[in-house]
Formats: sequence, C-alpha cells, structure tokens
Amino acid sequence: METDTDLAPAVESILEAARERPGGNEVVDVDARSLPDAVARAEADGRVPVIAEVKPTSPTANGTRDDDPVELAEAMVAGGATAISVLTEPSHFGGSAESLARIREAVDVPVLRKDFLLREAQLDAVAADLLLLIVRFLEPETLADLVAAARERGFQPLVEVHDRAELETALEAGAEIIGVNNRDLARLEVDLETFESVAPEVPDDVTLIAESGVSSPADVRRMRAAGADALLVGSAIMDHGAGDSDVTENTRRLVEAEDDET
Ligand SMILES: O=C(O)c1ccccc1NCC(=O)[C@H](O)[C@H](O)COP(=O)(O)O
Repeated sequence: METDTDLAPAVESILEAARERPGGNEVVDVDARSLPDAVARAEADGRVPVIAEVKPTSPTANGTRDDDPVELAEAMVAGGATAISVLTEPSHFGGSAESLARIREAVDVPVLRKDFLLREAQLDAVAADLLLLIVRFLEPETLADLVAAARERGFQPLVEVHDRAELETALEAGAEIIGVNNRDLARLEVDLETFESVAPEVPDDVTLIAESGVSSPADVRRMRAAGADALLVGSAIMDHGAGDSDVTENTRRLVEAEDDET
C-alpha cells in the first residue's frame, strides 16, 4: 500500500508495530456469536445496543486502568452491554490476545477483536466473534480478500470507514457490518458529524455502528437519530482519569439513554 503521509505520529507508530506482528500458528475456526442477533435482542429489551470497549489505555487516554480485563468486561455486560470490544494491541493500548480469549470465555455476548490487522495470518492470532478491518490501512483488493478470509474462518468482519469514499470501498468489499469512526486518524480529534455525514449513504441491510467520541446519553441519542444500529464506546466507559470509575454504571447510563428521552 502507498505510504499514508497524513497520519498522526501515534497512528504511524501503531501501524509500524502492526506490520511487525506475527500471525497465528494455525487457521482459526470460529463458531461466532451473531452481532446482528445481539443488537436485535437489545432493541427488543429496550436497551440501546452498546458495544463496550475494554481499552486499558490509548494514545489519547488520560491514564491507564490496570483492572483485570475479565472483571471489566463482566461489569460492562452487567450494565447491559450488547457486545464487548477488546483492544488486543499491546504497546499503545495495553491489550493482548490472551485477555480477549479470557474475556470471550467469561461472557456470553459477541466479542470484537479491535486491532490493526494488515495480512491474513494475523487473523489467526486468537478466536473472536468479530474482527476489525480498517479501510484506510488496506488496499481495496486486500480488504476484499481479508473480508473473505475472515468469513471463511467464521469471523464477522467489522469494516471501519471515516468518509463516504471509504464507505464505497467497504461496500465493494462486501461489508455487512460497518463502523464509522468519528476519530480522525490524522489529528486524533473526534467529531460526531463524521457519522452524520456518512450514515445516510449506508444501505439499510448493513449493521451500522457509530464508533468513538460518544461520551454522554445526549451523544447516544444523536448517533441513534442519525441511524446508528449500535455504538462502540471506549473512553466514556473506561473513564481512565478516574481509576476506580464504575464501568457498570458508565455502561448503563448509555444503554438507558433512550429511557429518559423527554
Ligand atoms: O483511542 C485512541 O486514542 C486511538 C488512537 C489512535 C487510533 C485508534 C484509537 N482508538 C481505537 C478505537 O477504535 C477506539 O478505542 C474506539 O473507537 C472507542 O473510541 P472512544 O469511545 O472514543 O474511546
């Protein structure tokens, strides 16, 4: 892929580490828990579908949480999370494939492996229900190949876009679950208008996720009004600055955001 010269230094560094990361030793075969089914169950229960993210730290976090990742994930599910996203990138996000495997064993909701995957062998590092593929980092042909390779293994690929052109690439690659990332990977700023500008172009049969920058019940309602089937939320739930913040309560506050809509 041509060098992307417009990335934040932290993202450059994440990508450099991803290029070096080895793949798994054998091809994974997953019996995945369906995200669309989990979203439908949440809607039927009157819960906003929230994919809560276990993110010990990040380039933009104002601290690190050392809590046991399994306890964090269980607390998020107790707060009504529809699915769990796990950052498995070690050097910039404090995650690991081992944490994801332990979390998936402990909870019964779908688990997303949120990592920076660049080639097929990297899909096999650990079993998960969903895998992230980021359009910006992949040639269109590689993206289509990775979507197919992910499905062959039983994963549900979540394809991440940031603008309408990337959305077109994602759809051409056969994406059925699409995340619009409100975080701009050039400046690391979040702007919820990003989702609002892309969402109208997304076909109805796609499961559409608003990612990043959702920090309050009002943000949840805003993203849902713009067409989000689900929201992926990390920082507002992890609340890194307040080390012992209650992630169950933080999750519940967003899950119940449509209850007090008056
Ligand atoms: O979170 C970061 O600081 C970050 C920096 C550079 C690249 C990616 C980054 N985050 C990865 C994510 O996808 C987010 O953790 C996820 O969308 C949740 O975002 P938020 O709710 O804003 O924590």
